[in-house]
Amino acid sequence: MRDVNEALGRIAIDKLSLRVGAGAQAFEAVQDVSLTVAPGEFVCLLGPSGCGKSTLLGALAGHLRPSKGGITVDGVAIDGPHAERGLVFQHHTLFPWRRVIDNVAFGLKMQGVGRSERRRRALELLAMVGLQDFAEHYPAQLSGGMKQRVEIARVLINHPRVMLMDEPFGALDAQTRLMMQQLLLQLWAKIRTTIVFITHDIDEALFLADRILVMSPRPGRIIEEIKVDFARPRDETLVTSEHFTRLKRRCLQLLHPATAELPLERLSPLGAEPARQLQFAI
Ligand SMILES: Nc1ncnc2c1ncn2[C@@H]1O[C@H](COP(=O)(O)OP(=O)(O)OP(=O)(O)O)[C@@H](O)[C@H]1O
Repeated sequence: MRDVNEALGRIAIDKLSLRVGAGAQAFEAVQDVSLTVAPGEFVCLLGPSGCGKSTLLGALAGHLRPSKGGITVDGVAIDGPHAERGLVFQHHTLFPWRRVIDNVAFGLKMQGVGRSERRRRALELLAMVGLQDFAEHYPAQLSGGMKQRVEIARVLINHPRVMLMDEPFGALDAQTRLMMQQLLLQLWAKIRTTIVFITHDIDEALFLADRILVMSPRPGRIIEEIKVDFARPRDETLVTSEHFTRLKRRCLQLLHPATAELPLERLSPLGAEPARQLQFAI
């Protein structure tokens, strides 16, 4: 496990623009974005559908080259995908024909690590995500939340400097989602890798992040940075605090001005129905 004092995983994005599409259909999906993320920081990207969040994450992953500007991690320009920047998506990408333990150990296999060592390390990671008893199962035998736990273990086994998460809990039911958020915070408290996490869900962003970067509609730019200074460790009672409601109202003002004037009780705790409806409205 990485020494917490090592301070790796600093992201610097400088005047970044990203074009997508081909030929006459090409357009700027992300425009003139500059930001830095400190080593070990947890940042959420929040923005309306189609504003370029996944495109920006794709550039951080190294799947997409900048049309202007650049991105560095620890001072080195990104020039393609690398295991040091691990990706977790909404839908799992596990190999259905491999057992859970072999899915988690796959990255190590590619690096030439021997079988017993990679099984030992995979089991260690599976224990961290609470799945040590499912090592010999196949992905199809797991629930959605369990598959996402395997995904996270599969990324963490590479000791990434940065973990890039694109709505990883978006397909889960509310209860499982809350459990996964809590698990992610526990893991992050141990490993302190830098996390860039995309979500549509304001409550989720406020619960998880040190800082929320709010994006404008297409072309995506950063329109505001919101510092989320709740003490850690956090638990679900946080969402009932006045400070939480204040920050939530600010996010709503930025993302969905029409809802920002609603009475405070409509901006209610995580999981409450009106709040959920507001989240879907973004
Ligand atoms: N390869 C591509 N070719 C053409 N258009 C693309 C491509 N990738 C993304 N786009 C377009 O770029 C814009 C930004 O897409 P992106 O997926 O980054 O948005 P997003 O903010 O992640 O959206 P959502 O929250 O709905 O997932 C959208 O209009 C999308 O249709």
